Amino acid sequence: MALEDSEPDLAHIWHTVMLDLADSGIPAKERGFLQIARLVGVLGDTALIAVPFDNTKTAVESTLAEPVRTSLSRAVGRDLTIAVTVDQSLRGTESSETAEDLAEAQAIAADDVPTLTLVDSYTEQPPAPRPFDSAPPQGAAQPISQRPSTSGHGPAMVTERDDTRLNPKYTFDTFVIGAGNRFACAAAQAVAETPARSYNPLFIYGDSGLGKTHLLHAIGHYVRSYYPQSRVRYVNSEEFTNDFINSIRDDKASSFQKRYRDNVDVLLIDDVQFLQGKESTQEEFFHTFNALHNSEKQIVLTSDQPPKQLNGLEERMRSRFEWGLTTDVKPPDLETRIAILRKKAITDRIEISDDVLSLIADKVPSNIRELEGALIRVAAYGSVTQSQVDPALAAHVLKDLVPSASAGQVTAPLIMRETARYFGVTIDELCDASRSRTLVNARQVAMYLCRELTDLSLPKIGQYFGGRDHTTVMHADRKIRQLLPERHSLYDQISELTQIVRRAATSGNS
Ligand SMILES: Nc1ncnc2c1ncn2[C@@H]1O[C@H](COP(=O)(O)OP(=O)(O)OP(=O)(O)O)[C@@H](O)[C@H]1O
Repeated sequence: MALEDSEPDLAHIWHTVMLDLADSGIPAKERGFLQIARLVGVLGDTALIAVPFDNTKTAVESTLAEPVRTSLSRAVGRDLTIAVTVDQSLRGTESSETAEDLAEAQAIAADDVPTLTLVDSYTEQPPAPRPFDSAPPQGAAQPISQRPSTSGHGPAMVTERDDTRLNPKYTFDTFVIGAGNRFACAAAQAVAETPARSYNPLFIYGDSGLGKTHLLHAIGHYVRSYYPQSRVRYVNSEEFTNDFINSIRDDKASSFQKRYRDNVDVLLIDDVQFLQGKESTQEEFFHTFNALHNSEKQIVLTSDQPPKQLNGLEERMRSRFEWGLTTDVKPPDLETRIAILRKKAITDRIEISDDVLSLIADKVPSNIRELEGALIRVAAYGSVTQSQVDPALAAHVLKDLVPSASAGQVTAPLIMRETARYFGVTIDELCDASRSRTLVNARQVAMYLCRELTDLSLPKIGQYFGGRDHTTVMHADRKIRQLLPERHSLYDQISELTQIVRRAATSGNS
């Protein structure tokens, strides 16, 4: 399925539905429910409708389902199924009187349905038993947004079993929803609530740094919290490839298959674009995919491009990726960027004024990883110089970090070369196993800069540094981020090196 979500069109379609239903004999109160709903998008044969309250959802899914579906199908010009999600941000839009009525109604509404379910008027058959039927969600009576945090401060399951290597910070609670990711987030929540029942596979694509990995981890945390028996595996496709190659080398094909087929209920696989051109890994992945899908295990994939454009993948793979739901994440608008920065500042206890947040959001237009990096740099500057950062100072700090339109491409080899030169070590030493203090520092700084100034994935950066594991790169990145606000000398090194690297890239000296 493809996403078609041009916003004005959606509003227009919904308006047409309202007009259509005005004479349909639906009682005014129930039509009122629809007035406060919004059409979020139409994906293939599914229309996603957002409503502010659970009782509205129940109404749209029951008595209103058929008239809405029929009218929407007419407006869009093809037969649709509808899916309904609760979006609390819509609550502010109705009159307080209506909101009160609805809130009261909500309080008494029997509410044990998942937040987002498919309403398919053609499906009369009861669903077949699935791996998740034996472990009903413990908190399924509440919508995701009202359930206990799954951030690691919430249910113990999240931190107890860390074999999935999920980042505790990447949860639905910490994910800021905006126009560019609303649909993807709703789909991710639907999958998390009812794995293997809503969309299988779910395929999320978009440019680097727009939250795809965050959503994958959020699904993982959520499933682990609410289906404690389930086995969740998160893997980057480069790790999958390495694992596969190692399993052949070590003659351990059966343990590989156990890990990815038999012992998995939810497979979260990041950056599938890296499977392109790798024929035998693709073959193995194809069988993994089929085995999981056939046994009704949930698969979620991310990529930098939609399935159709993954030319280095076999056609049978690409078409399977489209079996479920395909949705994209788009760059956030200015308001969403500010909201993301504000949330991050609160989470990390960074004191920073709103006008500085606005300036950062203005200077970093798309990549959210860069946006966070910019916030960290500015906050670190304020901390090491013990000064109150104002917008002018923030603009100065960001001068070299944020590339100008004419800036050249920064690559990992360029960063490694300049970092090695700066610290008086060799590139070979950056890649080998030696652990002298200077080398460890230089290596971690170089890895941090690769993460900050390029779009390279963690495994790819690890490969540049002598085939190190992606967790080593993650550790280096976190460590430098953590030390930046504390160590003046480190802050200066990073700032100087950023300038050097940017200049070398711009002068074509890479
Ligand atoms: N909507 C959001 N709300 C809060 N934080 C976000 C949001 N989107 C992205 N981020 C943060 O931005 C950073 C980059 O996101 P993430 O790694 O998920 O991007 P990605 O799309 O997977 O990128 P890549 O394709 O390079 O792997 C992460 O720290 C993530 O937490």
